[in-house]
Parts: sequence; structure tokens; C-alpha cells
Amino acid sequence: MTGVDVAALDVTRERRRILHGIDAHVGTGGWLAVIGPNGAGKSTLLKAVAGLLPYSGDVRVDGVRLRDLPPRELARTIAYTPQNPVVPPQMSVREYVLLGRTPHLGYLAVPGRRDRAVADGVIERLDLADFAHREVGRLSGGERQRVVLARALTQQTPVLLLDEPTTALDLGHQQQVLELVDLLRRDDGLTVITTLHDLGLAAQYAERMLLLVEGRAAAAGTAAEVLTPDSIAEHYQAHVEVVAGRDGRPQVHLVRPRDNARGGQARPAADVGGKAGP
Ligand SMILES: Nc1ncnc2c1ncn2[C@@H]1O[C@H](COP(=O)(O)OP(=O)(O)OP(=O)(O)O)[C@@H](O)[C@H]1O
Repeated sequence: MTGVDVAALDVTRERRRILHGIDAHVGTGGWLAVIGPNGAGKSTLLKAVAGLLPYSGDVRVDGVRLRDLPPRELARTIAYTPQNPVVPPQMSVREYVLLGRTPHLGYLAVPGRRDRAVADGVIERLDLADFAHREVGRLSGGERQRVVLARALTQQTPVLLLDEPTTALDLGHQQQVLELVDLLRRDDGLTVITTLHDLGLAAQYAERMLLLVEGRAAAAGTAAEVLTPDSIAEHYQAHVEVVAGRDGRPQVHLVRPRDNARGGQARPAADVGGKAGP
């Protein structure tokens, strides 16, 4: 099968089982959003798929088992941006983004004209040209987050894993980043797996969702199948309305518990229904 296949993935850390038998498939050019409450195991899943954590089970890209790949080849297959990236503070933005070309260079080789063109192209598309000579350590949180994404895109891998890529971004840059990733998905067949806390954004961009709860898959399917008020109340203890957007995809709105909004007592979320989903 083409794309990413995850089968029976288990991860144990410090003798605690974090992920329990996760199965997932994302076809080439597909976008899977991994959602779930804090501590559910979303970042752990991405790190395991990126080959950064030991796991049992199987992860394949286009049928090739990732654990069989040497590190350089793995880095030419999967790019990953962590939730809290550590960046070398004194490096310039351009130098840092160019690091994305490392898996494509020969041993001891320095980036060539083509590598610089790839990096500069991504810098341009992410609106970072004005920052290219600035030190990474002197950027704002949102600027830094775009720089880290730029490095990942400069890797030019067929698979992109993004752990909360928009948390530090203002509204316009959230849209810019997700639209660019979506364009690369549609035009170049980039296969994307993201964690996203913003369920509304996840619903707009991802074709499929995997809801993790305490390390297990609680639901999987389209956004409309996974994002129901009952499911969100049960797993997030949140009060929401889910309505169909213009494009038919669900929009998720937080609503105040009725009694609280009137200044009265809160009811537990599980008691509260929501508007029926689409
Ligand atoms: N280095 C570690 N050693 C042991 N346990 C860890 C480690 N890192 C994370 N965990 C635990 O693994 C579980 C899953 O963590 P993970 O970061 O994958 O959750 P998450 O769904 O991404 O959460 P969040 O939404 O808060 O980012 C949590 O219970 C967490 O405490």
C-alpha cells in the first residue's frame, strides 16, 4: 500500500505503556489529524512514527518498513517538527533552514546552489525572507515556529509529521502555514500527519482523524464521524456545538455551560448534549 501504514503500534516509556496497539493508514497525499485530550499519546505517536522512540509494531512508508532504513534514508523519507523545538540560538534563519538539506548532501559536502534555492523558496513561501539573516534565538515564538516548519519542508520528504504546528501562530499565519501544507499535499502528493488541538482547524484541513484517548484509538474516520458533541463531551469534558460549515465539514464551537453563563452552577460536560452534528 502507498502512504503511511501504522500497525499494532505499542510504545512503553519508563515501564508505562503509553500507546496500545494503534493502527492507522494515510494514503499518499492524505492528511490525518491525530486529536485527543492532553496526555493521550499524540506526540508519542508522531515521535514513534518519526523513528525517535522505540516501539513494537510496524510503521511503513510505501510498503517499506521504517525500522529497516538507515538514518539518512529515514530523514529523506520523513520530516518531523516537534511541539517544542530546540533551535541553535545563534544560527541565522537561512543557515538553520538549510539544515533541512543535510540528508540530501554527500558526506562532508556543503549545500550547493540547488539546496540554497530550495531553502530560499520555502523561506519565501513562509514569509520569512525579511528574517533570513536574523538569529533564530532572537525570533518571536510564532516566527520560530514557521522557521522550524521551513526547515522540515526544505527536507523535501514524501511524508511530513507536524506536532501542533500552529500553536504559536496568529490567525493569518495559521492559515498561511496550513494552506501551504495543503497545497503541497494536493500538488506534490505530500502525506501529512499532524496533531492539532484546534478541532476546528483539524476538521477543515484533515481528511481523516484519529482520536486517541489514554493511548488507545477511541475513534477514527472523517471529521464528521469523529467530531460529535457526545464524543467531545465524553473525551474532552468540553461543552461544544458542532455545526456543518459551508463546505460540509464540521465546525466546532466551544459554548459555555448554560448555568455558568447565567452565573449559576456548572453541570458536568457529560450531562450536556450538544447540537446534533452534521
Ligand atoms: N519522556 C517521557 N517519559 C515517560 N512518560 C512520558 C514521557 N513523555 C511523555 N510521557 C507520558 O506519555 C503520555 C503521553 O504523552 P504525549 O506527550 O504523547 O501526550 P499528548 O497527547 O501529545 O499530550 P498534549 O496534548 O498534552 O501535548 C503522558 O502521560 C506523558 O506523561
